[in-house]
Amino acid sequence: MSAGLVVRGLTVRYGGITAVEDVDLGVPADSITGLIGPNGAGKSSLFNACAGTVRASAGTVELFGRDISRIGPARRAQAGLGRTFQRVQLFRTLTVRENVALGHETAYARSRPWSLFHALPSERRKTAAVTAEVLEHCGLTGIADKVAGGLSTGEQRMVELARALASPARMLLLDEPSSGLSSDERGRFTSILTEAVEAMGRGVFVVEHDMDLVAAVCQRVYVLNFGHVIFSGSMAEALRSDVVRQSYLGTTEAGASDTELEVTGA
Ligand SMILES: Nc1ncnc2c1ncn2[C@@H]1O[C@H](COP(=O)(O)OP(=O)(O)OP(=O)(O)O)[C@@H](O)[C@H]1O
Repeated sequence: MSAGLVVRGLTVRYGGITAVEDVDLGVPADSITGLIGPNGAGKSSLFNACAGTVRASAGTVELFGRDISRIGPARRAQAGLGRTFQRVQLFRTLTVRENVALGHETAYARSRPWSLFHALPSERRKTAAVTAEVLEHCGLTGIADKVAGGLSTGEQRMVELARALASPARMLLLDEPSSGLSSDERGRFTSILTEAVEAMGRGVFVVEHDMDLVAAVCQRVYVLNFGHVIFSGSMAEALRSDVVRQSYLGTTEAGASDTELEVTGA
């Protein structure tokens, strides 16, 4: 396992509220890692502190061995950190292909911002090739020329994933990527996420409330509660952990149904 994202002693405070306290964790560069926990546990605050959109009160964030703690969100993105948001944020009047291509064009825009308007022929060819590859991996080739604003939520979520995969970011933070999807769409999203990440070689850190999805895609999970990491290990171990069950359910009894932590077929 090579280290992708490494967080040490991370603390996030909003005035008198401590949202994240002294968190240590590591996300491998080539697999999918989950971040789960009850509402208000500090997951978004941790993500935002990694991305640089929230200032950490203490601690460090390293990306592929480089300390990125003191640089802003744009430079963290340039260093290879991508992210998606809880709410889908696509360019609604652009087509699926154009949205995904924009993800790749950021690679050139870093050093030549005007390349978005006057790309070199070699850049245009590369963008078209990467876009076509990602559209194929994400099962979007058939709707590539549709306008994003007219798509279903499930299709829009997939386009957002495709745009992130087309970007040069080697580490992706996905914030509740399956939110708003039907159960059929979640199943499809799960297999596409796993296959695309495997084929394209990215590190992924995902916040997700759907435990079936987490169990299916994540090699490892971190469980956050009241700003602290209370567990790290496989999802199967998390399901058996008394401390995890207690934080979600207020009970150590295994086998309770209708809970957020229940995994179908587990
Ligand atoms: N901008 C803010 N100002 C003040 N308090 C905040 C702010 N953002 C989050 N908090 C508080 O920090 C704590 C952690 O919130 P955070 O949103 O990080 O948790 P979360 O695990 O992402 O929750 P959810 O699953 O509901 O999205 C909560 O007590 C929340 O009320």
